[in-house]
Amino acid sequence: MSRDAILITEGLEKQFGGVVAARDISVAMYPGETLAVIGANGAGKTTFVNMVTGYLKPSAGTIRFRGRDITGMSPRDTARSGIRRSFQISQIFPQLTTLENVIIADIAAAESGGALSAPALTGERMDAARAILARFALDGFADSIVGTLPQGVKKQLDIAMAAVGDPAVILLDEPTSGVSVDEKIGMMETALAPLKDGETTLLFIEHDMDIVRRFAARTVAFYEGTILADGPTGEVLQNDKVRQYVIGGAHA
Ligand SMILES: Nc1ncnc2c1ncn2[C@@H]1O[C@H](COP(=O)(O)OP(=O)(O)OP(=O)(O)O)[C@@H](O)[C@H]1O
Repeated sequence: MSRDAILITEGLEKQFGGVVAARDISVAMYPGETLAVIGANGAGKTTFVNMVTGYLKPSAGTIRFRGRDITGMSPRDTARSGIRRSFQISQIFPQLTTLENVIIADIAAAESGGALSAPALTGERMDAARAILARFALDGFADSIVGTLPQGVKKQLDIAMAAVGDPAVILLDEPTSGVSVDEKIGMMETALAPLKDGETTLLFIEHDMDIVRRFAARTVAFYEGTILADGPTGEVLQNDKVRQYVIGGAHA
């Protein structure tokens, strides 16, 4: 790709005691592209996302975002600089409404951020939160208590919350986990559509190869903490080693 990469990892490594969870992870991500990360359980996918988003400090290697070295930056500063994420287990507040959850995400993402005080709940912020819900086709659920919603809608909300503030890079950790096979494609279509029309770089970890084929132009395959293949999705999924070590072990 001729354009400059927006996020580059070089030689990332993470050790937990004697366990090497990630080794020599070098990936360049480009503005506007959608990548899937695949790999069997324990392959190092979440460890990679945790390092990129500041939740884990790499044992070695560097992370550069927009040309700047952000290795070891805190999760909070990483998020504010424009790299946001979702988690395998939703970080939403089930007892609050959809609108309230988006407002909290907006406050957390704000530059000056943090203060959950009355002045934070401005009309402007309410309008922005409503606009996000509309953009992600969640406006019909604005006043619903999140805990009562179907899993597919909760995961859609997760993605909408990661997109608050228009970050440059969004990393989604298993956005379809727990969503029924029938709902998955529709959920992903609805949730990703608003992100496809801009410069947002989207990376998602996924075990379902149908979802990978359908939504990711490029795929990075992890195996035992290393990158086994990185390229156009069709090619990676046909790669002999990927078929043997990754897809064979995936619960697709
Ligand atoms: N905090 C930790 N302490 C010790 N070992 C860890 C820790 N986090 C991850 N690991 C180990 O690192 C390896 C990679 O784990 P990771 O969670 O990144 O895998 P994954 O590919 O995301 O798996 P899954 O598909 O099950 O989510 C595993 O062997 C795991 O047990």
